Amino acid sequence: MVIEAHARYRDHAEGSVADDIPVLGRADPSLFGLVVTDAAGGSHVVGDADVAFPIQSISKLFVYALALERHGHDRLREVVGVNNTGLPFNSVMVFELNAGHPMNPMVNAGAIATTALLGDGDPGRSWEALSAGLSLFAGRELEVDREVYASEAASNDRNLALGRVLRGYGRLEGPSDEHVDAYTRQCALSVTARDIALMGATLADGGVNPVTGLRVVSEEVARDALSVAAAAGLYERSGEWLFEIGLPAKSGVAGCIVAVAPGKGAVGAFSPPLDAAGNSVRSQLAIGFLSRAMGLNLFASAVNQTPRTHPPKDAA
Ligand SMILES: NC(=O)CC[C@H](N)C(=O)O
Repeated sequence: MVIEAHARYRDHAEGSVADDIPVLGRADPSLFGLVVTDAAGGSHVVGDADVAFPIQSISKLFVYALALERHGHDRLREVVGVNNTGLPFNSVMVFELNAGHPMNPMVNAGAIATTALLGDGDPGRSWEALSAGLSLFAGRELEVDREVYASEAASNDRNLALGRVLRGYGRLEGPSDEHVDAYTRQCALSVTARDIALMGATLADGGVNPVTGLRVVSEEVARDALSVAAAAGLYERSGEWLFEIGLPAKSGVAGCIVAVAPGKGAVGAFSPPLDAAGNSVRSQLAIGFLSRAMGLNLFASAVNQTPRTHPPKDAA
């Protein structure tokens, strides 16, 4: 089934590679890796599953889980929120439309606040906690892609502005530029589709990495992090995603999407060409196919895991 999902969309040519971070613009648009890892740690792997790319926004989901674990949901809800913004991931408007609230941890504004909270306002501590924590999710020590970090750090005005606005609204303690720097490093952690599938499978497994056997976050935290991913993981397209695919997921601008089927497992899909919202086109199609073929839609009963009578043009 995973082989079929890959074969179906391998030649799909829609979308374009990210260009807002200069080094990402050089990615090979033909790359396509697909990994399904179950909640017991077994994997099915097809295509470019071991090609390294920066984790980018997918980190937001896992850093949020770590922050929930540390501070509890009340604090995170108050500072960061759980509602969709309906706006692009890097929107600055989010604050003005919501009385200074970043709304959720899956967009840049809320993610920067979440990273800062994780280290109690000390960016060095945030970095230590998040690099160690994300490595536990992945079951191996993750490292920063220095070229990606340098490229993003040199073109980071928007995120630096978001950090300043957060601080202006009292939602960030400590030095905002350094918090943004920790967030930028977080986005430059280098991963593969295989890593991402295992990170997702750890949330599917209630917070225990099914390969290492180590608990990374509590079961309650895994559940809460997935709820917010369902609401906002694909930015302003989250509603359409949930409607078609029915799984919590998080995308990153390097072209990866992780989708999690609680209790069952996760898909890590990677292919650089993106739609207008910054979500990998092939990854969305392949996960949609797998969700239908494997009966993963959370809202469907066993008998109605079938496509709509009028499926979207790419649905199986
Ligand atoms: N959507 C993304 O993956 C964006 C992440 C990117 N590092 C940014 O902050 O803009």
